[in-house]
Amino acid sequence: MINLAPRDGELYFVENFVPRQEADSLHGLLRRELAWREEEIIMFDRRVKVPRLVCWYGDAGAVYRYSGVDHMPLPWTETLLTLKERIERFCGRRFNSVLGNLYRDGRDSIGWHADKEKELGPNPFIASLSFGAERLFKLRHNKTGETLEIALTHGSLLLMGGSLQHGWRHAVPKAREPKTERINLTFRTILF
Ligand SMILES: O=C(O)CCC(=O)C(=O)O
Ligand SMILES: [Fe+2]
Repeated sequence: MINLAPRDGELYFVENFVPRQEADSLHGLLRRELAWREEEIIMFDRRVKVPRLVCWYGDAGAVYRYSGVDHMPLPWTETLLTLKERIERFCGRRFNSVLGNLYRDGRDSIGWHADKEKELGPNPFIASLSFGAERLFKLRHNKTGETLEIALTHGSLLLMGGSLQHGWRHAVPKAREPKTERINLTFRTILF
């Protein structure tokens, strides 16, 4: 596979990791089966809703702390476990948790950030699986300012590793044009 990051880290993209028809049914299944919820974070002393729905699943000890709150994982569903094992076989890495994001339409988004909380370890390896509407994934290098753009298509798998989270930030911005729903699953390893 070709590393798409020109410096500081590893970035691989696998289009059609899940074939079209299967991706269609998985999208529906994940939509119905996962415990999607609204989430509020505290920003500048105010409660604000994050602009997407989220859910957190994983091994019992995989507690994820962010925005000052401990997030307890829900137990794996069969669908999530099967997907986890399929990605593990593909990339030769293990995961113990998954963060789900549901972008209801083109106005939902995730702002610029790096996934480098300390419970992810020094160089986190993250596998990101997408279903539904195609959305743009942007990366920006912290020092050079260079940018990369990847269209995250239905059934695609994006792998981030090495020092990528230290060298770069990423975002899924609001779309200019109307978009239907999209589900993204980021499989992670929480150290505990
Ligand atoms: O939706 C995506 O493709 C990215 C999600 C993301 O960056 C995250 O959950 O940390
Ligand atoms: Fe992220």
